[in-house]
Amino acid sequence: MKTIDELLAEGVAGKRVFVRADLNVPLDGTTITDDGRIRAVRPTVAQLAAAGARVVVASHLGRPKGAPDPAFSLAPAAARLGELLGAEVAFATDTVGESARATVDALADGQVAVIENLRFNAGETSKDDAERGAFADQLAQLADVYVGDGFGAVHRKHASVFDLPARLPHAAGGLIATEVGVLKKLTEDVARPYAVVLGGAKVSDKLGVIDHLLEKADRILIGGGMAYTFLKAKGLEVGTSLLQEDQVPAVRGYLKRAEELGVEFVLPVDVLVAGEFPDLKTKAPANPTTVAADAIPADQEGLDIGPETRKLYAAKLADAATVFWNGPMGVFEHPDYAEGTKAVAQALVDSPAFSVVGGGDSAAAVRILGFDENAFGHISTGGGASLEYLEGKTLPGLAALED
Ligand SMILES: Nc1ncnc2c1ncn2[C@@H]1O[C@H](COP(=O)(O)OP(=O)(O)OP(=O)(O)O)[C@@H](O)[C@H]1O
Ligand SMILES: O=C(O)[C@H](O)COP(=O)(O)O
Repeated sequence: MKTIDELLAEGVAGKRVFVRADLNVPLDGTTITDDGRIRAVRPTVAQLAAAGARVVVASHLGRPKGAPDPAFSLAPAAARLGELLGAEVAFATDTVGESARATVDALADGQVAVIENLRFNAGETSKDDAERGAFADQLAQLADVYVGDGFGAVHRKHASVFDLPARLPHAAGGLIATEVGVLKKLTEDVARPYAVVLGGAKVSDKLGVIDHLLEKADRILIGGGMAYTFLKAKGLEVGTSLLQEDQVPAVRGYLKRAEELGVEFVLPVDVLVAGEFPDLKTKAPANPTTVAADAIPADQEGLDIGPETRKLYAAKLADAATVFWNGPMGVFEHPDYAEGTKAVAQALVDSPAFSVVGGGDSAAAVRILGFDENAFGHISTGGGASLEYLEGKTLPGLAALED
């Protein structure tokens, strides 16, 4: 993989450099609630601009359906990048259309533009190679060189991540280099006991990784939306909680193999439930009740781990030597459901373990809940990406940078 330093040494002045970033930040309307991912890619953009490149920054945000949707505009992220760079950042209101072409054409050496959400074009995420390729061809017209630095999206075989680097001279940005450096250590010689904590909402994306982690980890703690598929697999009822019904048999298999391998699976013993999902905008009191994990009422949804589980998880993390954590323990965006996530973060701060927190939302949760980033070994910008890296999978966005 060519490094950014090697690219800079070759010279980028006057060249249009396409930086595939991951600016998929949490938003409350148009307000960014955590800018960690923008701060993480800022040095790459700044380095390229300082070297006289005409920098074209691109990213996805959320999961729009292949067409423009103002709720997923990258405009707030572009504005924040400008603030962080202390420079004006132009914004193109489309991705490969007239606005993008005009905005990129108008860039002077050392200037930066952000183009609109890549996922406003169906070609970005298409499973059809030709459709993705056609979109990558259009993106390639905006640039002379490609820098991959969107670590959070390297597990996606998407046009801007996988197909575009094949069409342009390419290099890896500093963020990708740092992320891969830290995660590589977790795949080599890990200090034991090695505990993995999994939660969050992208359950179907992340269940598969457990298969691989069973071979590596000594202890796996499950929380967040992920927990209910496990509780169901244990024969418990989970009410209206997030459930990946089709994965229940696979999860039963994980539990069985864990037993055979002597890997400890730790599941919630109590949860906070409510009749409805909380209002994250008004943050109106949700008045949840605490119930035992085997007594979730049929009309209630589990939205955080309960107080006994918090204590149990803290104890299970206290003597770990390495911890990898992905996915919040509950709907931490609402104060009534933040205690589980806080308890795990606090346990990591208190423990001498080398801790890696992976995931856009997990990293955001740690910062939003007021923890000092430096109290953790590493805060990764990738959730699914870091999990798939640990799984040993070939990640399309890294493979594409290699040749
Ligand atoms: N019990 C639950 N029910 C529903 N949603 C939940 C539950 N627990 C946590 N969540 C939600 O999970 C979301 C984060 O999940 P996600 O899997 O995206 O995390 P991440 O890995 O940190 O991020 P990413 O994969 O996007 O980098 C949060 O918005 C949180 O509200
Ligand atoms: O938040 C993430 O994990 C990355 O930005 C990738 O987003 P995705 O899961 O929607 O592809």
